[in-house]
Amino acid sequence: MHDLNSSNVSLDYPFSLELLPKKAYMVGGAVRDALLCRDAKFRVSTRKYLDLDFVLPCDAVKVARKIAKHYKAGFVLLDPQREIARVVFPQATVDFAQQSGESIETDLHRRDFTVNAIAYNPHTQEIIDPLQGYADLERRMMRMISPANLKDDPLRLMRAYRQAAQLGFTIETDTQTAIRSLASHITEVAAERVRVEINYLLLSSHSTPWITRAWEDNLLAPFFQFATSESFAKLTAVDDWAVKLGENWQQLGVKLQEYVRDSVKTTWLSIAKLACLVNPDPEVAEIELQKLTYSRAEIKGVTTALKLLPQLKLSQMSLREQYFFFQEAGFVFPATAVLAVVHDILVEAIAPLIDRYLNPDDLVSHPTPLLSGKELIIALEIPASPLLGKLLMEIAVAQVEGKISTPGEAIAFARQLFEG
Ligand SMILES: Nc1ccn([C@@H]2O[C@H](COP(=O)(O)OP(=O)(O)OP(=O)(O)O)[C@@H](O)[C@H]2O)c(=O)n1
Repeated sequence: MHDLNSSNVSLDYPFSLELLPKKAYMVGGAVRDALLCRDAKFRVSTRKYLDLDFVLPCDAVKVARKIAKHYKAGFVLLDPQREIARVVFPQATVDFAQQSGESIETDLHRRDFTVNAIAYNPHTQEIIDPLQGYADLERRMMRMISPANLKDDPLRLMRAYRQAAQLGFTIETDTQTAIRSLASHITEVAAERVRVEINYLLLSSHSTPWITRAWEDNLLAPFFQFATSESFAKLTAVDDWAVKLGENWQQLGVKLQEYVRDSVKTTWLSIAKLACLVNPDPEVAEIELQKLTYSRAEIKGVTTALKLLPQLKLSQMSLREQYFFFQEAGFVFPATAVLAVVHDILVEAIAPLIDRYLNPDDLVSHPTPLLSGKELIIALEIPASPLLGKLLMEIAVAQVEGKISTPGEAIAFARQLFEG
């Protein structure tokens, strides 16, 4: 592990330190990670996104505004009362906060864990570590500052698991005991903040043991009331099957790692995992996920996977059934496929569907319409109505069944249906 003063760690900032008051301290994850030298996170030249936090004895908002103006960067006043502002650079987000209490030491004492309570002055290279966070970094251990601090913001209870997972740390024994005894306070936290932590814990396979522990310690029961230890065992199965399926179908593996549209830290693999934790009834699951403030796209992902699962359990699907299955599945197919094998559906049974999904020329999974609605209106001289949608759908089904293959045949087929 490196000392911040060591020449091995290069500290680059997205702004000139001349604009930063002499008494400003960098705090939080950035200091922790630099000390751990987890990655060359401070090098702005690497394409990593920087997330820095500074504490100032006064004028935090004023300084942030000045820096934002100087670099024509984005400025967001996060909390006017507590004087916290954010400057958004293309490659970095920098928060400036008013020191809490009369000294930087007091500020550090109000934080969550010792490893997050180390301050660094970039002008003097001074490190302030009143809670021996550096020693805990060396022990690779999350240690609370006090039970009262955990209670002050119960999200910290979950942050312990998330950060232990991300850093490869353990949770110190007394901290673990305190978390368990304070677990019921987690419901006091805004659901949105809890969701962010859950998403982090669902993101990678090495977080799975930690989300399981968080559940065993009663932090997740209020949000996933249907979940049991088997539900959490399924998370490991999702991770394992995602790897195995990815070995056979590389593109499927890639798609599982893609983020759901507009979401923060939810991949399609996370959707499959969420589907293991929520109530299997899609309508109840929808309510659970709404309470956790998941987005519409994320909720649709989970509920669609749950709805489609029973269909995959049926032995053979006709081409017509497969067509409707893919129409409904869309982007959710990869998550549904993993969920299916986790629910003991044989890989061989869904292999033909995976092949279809990954073949862009497959008409059943990726139909190319023979006719547009407008063309059908003109050809049949009918008005736009729900009937039109029905006819187009029947044309598409007839096409996948191989009954028709040209626009002319499609018109004749539709006319027959319309007149008959
Ligand atoms: N509920 C919280 C959230 C944050 N903090 C303090 O604020 C710092 C910055 O918080 P944040 O940016 O959310 O997290 P990081 O610890 O920086 O780590 P990461 O980027 O890995 O989330 C933390 O290190 C910690 O000192 C805290 O005490 N309690």
